Formats: sequence, C-alpha cells, structure tokens
Amino acid sequence: MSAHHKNFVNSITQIQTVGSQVLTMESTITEPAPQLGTFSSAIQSRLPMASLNTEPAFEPYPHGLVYALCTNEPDATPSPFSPILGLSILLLLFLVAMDYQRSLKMPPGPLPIPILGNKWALPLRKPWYKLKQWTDEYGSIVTIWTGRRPTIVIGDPKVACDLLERRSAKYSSRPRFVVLGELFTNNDALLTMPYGERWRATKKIFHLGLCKNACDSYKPIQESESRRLARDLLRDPSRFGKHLERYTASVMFCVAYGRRVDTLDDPLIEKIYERMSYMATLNVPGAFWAESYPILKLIPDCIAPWKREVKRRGAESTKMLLDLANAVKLQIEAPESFTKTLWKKHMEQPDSMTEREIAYATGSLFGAGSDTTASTLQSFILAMTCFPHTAKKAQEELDRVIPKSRSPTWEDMPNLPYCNAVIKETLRWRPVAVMGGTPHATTQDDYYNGLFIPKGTTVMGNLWAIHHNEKYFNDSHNFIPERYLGEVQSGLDKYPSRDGHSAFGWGRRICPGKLLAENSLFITITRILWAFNISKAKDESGVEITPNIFDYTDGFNSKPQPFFSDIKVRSPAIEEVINSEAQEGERFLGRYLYERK
Ligand code: HEM
Repeated sequence: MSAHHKNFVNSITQIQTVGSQVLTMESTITEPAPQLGTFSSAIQSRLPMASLNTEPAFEPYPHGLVYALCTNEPDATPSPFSPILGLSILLLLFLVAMDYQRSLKMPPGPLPIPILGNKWALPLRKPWYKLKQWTDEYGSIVTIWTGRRPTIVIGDPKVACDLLERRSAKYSSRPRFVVLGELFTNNDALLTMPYGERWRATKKIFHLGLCKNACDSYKPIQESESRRLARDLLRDPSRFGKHLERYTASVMFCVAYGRRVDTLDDPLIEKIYERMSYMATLNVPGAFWAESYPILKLIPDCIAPWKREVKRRGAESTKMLLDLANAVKLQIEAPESFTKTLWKKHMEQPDSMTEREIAYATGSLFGAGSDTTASTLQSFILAMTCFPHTAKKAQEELDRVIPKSRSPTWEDMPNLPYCNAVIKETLRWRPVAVMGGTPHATTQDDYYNGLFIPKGTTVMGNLWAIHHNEKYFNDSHNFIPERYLGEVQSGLDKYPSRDGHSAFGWGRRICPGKLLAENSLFITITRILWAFNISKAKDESGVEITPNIFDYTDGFNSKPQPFFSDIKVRSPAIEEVINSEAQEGERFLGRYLYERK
C-alpha cells in the first residue's frame, strides 16, 4: 500500500476528531525568501523557502455537525431522529468507502479529510505556492479534494501537454463554476462555458474576430496606441503602471466596441474594471463553500446574503454589457469592431445568436484581454528594472536593426530574435494566469501512466510549478532570455511545446486572444526598449530601491504590486521621434473618439 493510500485509511479514522484536526493541521505557505539586499545574490544562493508573514485565512469549519453525528450516545428513550441518524451515518460511511476506493487508483496527494477534502489546507492567499509545494512532495501529477470533487494539479509541462493537448477530446471542458459561472454569468462567458455545442458555436464567434486576418487589421490601432503610450511614459514616467493599463484598455475597447479609451478616469472604464476585480474574487479556489458543496446553491436567497449579492452584481453586469453592445448597434458611423461584426451577422441571421450572447462575447473579450496584457507588460518593466543587463542586450540589437529616425515596426520582428526572447521569457518568468487560467475538466474517464482520472475531474496546470520546473528551466527565477536562443538549455529536458512556455494555456481551450496579445507585447516592448533606459529608482538619500520580484497580487490574474522604476528617454533625437509619431498616432485614433449616444 502506498504512503498516500495509507494516509487515506488513517484519515477515515480521523472523522471523529475532525475538530481538533482543524486546529492542528494549519498549513504554512512558503515562497522564496524576499530579497533584502541584492536580488541576484539571493537568486544565486537559492535562499531557503521562508514563511510568508501573512497567515492563510481560514473560513469557519462546519465540523460541529459531523462531530455531533459521530458522538451521538444511545438514548434510553427511543427518538424519532435515531433511524435518520443511523441512516446518515451509514450513508456517510458508504461515501467515504467509495471515495477511498476511487482514490486508490488516482494520482497521489495530500491527506484529505473524508467528505471534506483538502480545502482547509489550501490557503486563500497565493494558493499556487502550496500547489507547487505539493508537486515537489508528491510528483508531477497530484490529486487534491475539494469536498468530494477531485482536482488533478499538474506541475510538469510534459504531463500538461500529454493530457490537455494530446488528449484534448477528453480534457477540454470546464469544472462547474457555481458562483462565477452559474450564479454570476449564467455560463454565458466563454471562459467558464462547459465544452459542447454551445462552446463550439461561441468559439467560432471569437475566431471570426480574432483570426490572423482580423488581428492584422487591428495592428494600426495597437501601433498608434503604443505611440501614445511612449509619449505618456516620456511625460510622466512614474505612473508607468497606469499608462500600460490605459494602453491595453484602449486597444481592447477599440477592438471590442470601436471606441478608444483616452483616460482611465472615464467612469465607464472604472465600472468595467470594478466588474473585473469583483469577478476575480469569485474565482479564487476555496473562496466559496458553494464551490465545494454545490448543494448550497439551492439555499433560498432570503437566507443567503452572499448569493443575493452575487446575483445582484450579475444582473448589474449584464445590463452594463447589453448597454455597451446596444450603443454600437445604434451608432451607424462607429468604426468597424467585433461588436459591429456580430450585429451585422445578427441582422442577416437573427437566430444565429441572441443579444445577450453578443453582449457577453464582446464583454468577455475586454475582460479577458486587457488586464492580462497590462499585467504581463508590468512584469516586463519589473524584469528590466531588476535585470538591466538584459535590457542593454536588447537595445544593442535594436540599435543594430532600427534606424535612428523611426521606432520599431511589425516588419522588424524577424530581425529581432533577442527582443522576441525577452517577450517569451517575460511570459514564462511571471505568467499572469499563474495557475494556468481557468481550470479544465474531463468529460470521460481516463488513465495516465496507470493512474485513474475519472470523468468530471477538475484539471489545473499550475504554471507557477510548470514554468519553474527545474527539469526544464535552471535558475528559474532569474530572467534569462537566452533560454529561448538555445544557449543555456543543454542538460535540461526540452520544453514540450513550440512556444517554450504555456502562458496561454493548452489544447482546444488555448487563449483565443493569443495572437492579438503577442502583437501587443511585441509592439510595446520593442518600442519601450528602443526609447527608454529602465533602471532602479533611488530614494531621497540616493540609495537604489530594489523591487521584490516575488511581490505579486493575489487573485485569478496575478500582477506585480506597485513598485518603483526609473524610466528615462535614451536621447533627445528619440524624444523628437516619440513626439512626432505620437501626433500621427493621435490623428489615426481620432476616428475611435466618437460620442456615445
Ligand atoms: C498576455 C495576455 C494573455 C494571456 C497570458 C492569456 C492567457 C490565457 C489563459 C492561460 C487562458 C486559459 C487557457 C486554457 O484554459 O487552457 C486564456 C483563456 C482565454 N483568453 Fe486569454 N490571455 C491573454 C490575452 C487575451 C486576449 C487579448 C484575449 C481577447 C482578445 C483573451 C481571451 C481569452 C478568452 C475568451 C479565453 C477563454 C477561452 C475558453 O475558455 O475557451 N486573452 N487566456
């Protein structure tokens, strides 16, 4: 019997002492030690993992009920509850036995409490650290239990490609999202939609607006907005995070609705961002008991304030998306956009999609595309601040290829291998969808290397473990673009996918906005490197401020916490080009600044 299975047997006996378990089995989250002095020395010496000073938050545990069931003393007076109690205990034991049988064949994992699973051991804050720790302990494929629902956590890119790509016919659904999917969006957003006919039809709609030809047609928007971004960085470099957010918001708004975002103070944009951050809180593993016990969804709204709130916000959000889509319908003179294309199709074939589907398709586009790209760009600035020698190498390449009189363009892409490697390394080093984005789910039973993966299993590719797997990337927290130029990979396993990272996910559920995002990353990253020197900012006493490369936000998408960076234009000649190109960009974008009716 394996250690894992012995654990499970032991755990059955622990059901009666579940209360004390909760007190004693608190987990410690670990992450690489924050750098105190120099970052590079910390990296080189691979400092031991240190405790986070923030304790994981635990929710109240309903152990009282289970404990009462198990310790009920026989009563002298026959009680009408005794048969019910007896039956409940029998049912409980039956379920425990079934779970045990099933788990014997499944990949190993941490000790679950029967019926309750491992939820209590998974911290709400930055769960990807704990998931990686389990990968290190149990292997590249680990089972954890959310209530009685199994989740497979993958920590090796080869396993992820074997299952999520090569066997994508079985691995392309989504788990049940009781709160975000069913209560908040009624599963109308592609991201949480289960695999099937409806998903295929919606995916076709996305393909229409995000295929290579469509993406080529968006390039002038991306180029013009990135010219404006360069001027923003020139005028007010300390607010670089906000400028990057405005850039991606504007590109996505132009693509989705044909209207640009001139400032993030636009109340509409504030509302959209507020919706997105609310959605991110609904998707954190362990945040809602109804995810582990979907039966809780049936509690009447009047006694479930959490449910009332989710539904209220869902209705508000649908109204906002419908208003946005309808504004385009009414605006005949609005430039071409994803929404306009869908309305045209709707007019030709009214049955092809509903108004709500149009609203959700374009709403998902903005929601999935703006924050992800902006966060990746912020990670790029963080990398350039902490690893300035890589920026210098990229600038040497740019200076060789680009004449002084202009900034980089799409045509330069094949001649800039080092810059392309910087982009790949950014996506590997700090993937914004740090736990692999929305998890997949299986639609059939399967076996992998003799291990059973039942139908309905949630499957998560933990990018934090996959992109920092030392079998594929040595010194993985060090920013080394040369990995993608074949210079330092010797002795390591070859990464199993063509990109050399999995930042955009896998198989049939791979990010449909990948090409649009890659285009944005190319045009902004090369422009920033061509135009600016990026270095550590200094405090009032002239001492350099070293940002903490592990200081990232919680939530579904993780981005760097605000940090200081010194961004300075490289020469007066470049400053002149930035200003004149920004003017041209503004002229082009004029058509995207129409008044909403
Ligand atoms: C750097 C930027 C981006 C990153 C890192 C990223 C990453 C991801 C990841 C990891 C997934 C989950 C894939 C999976 O389940 O295997 C995903 C899904 C998705 N992404 Fe992106 N994404 C980015 C930009 C975009 C953009 C620009 C758009 C839209 C134009 C977009 C739209 C979507 C949609 C709609 C899905 C859901 C697909 C489905 O469930 O079938 N993303 N993305």
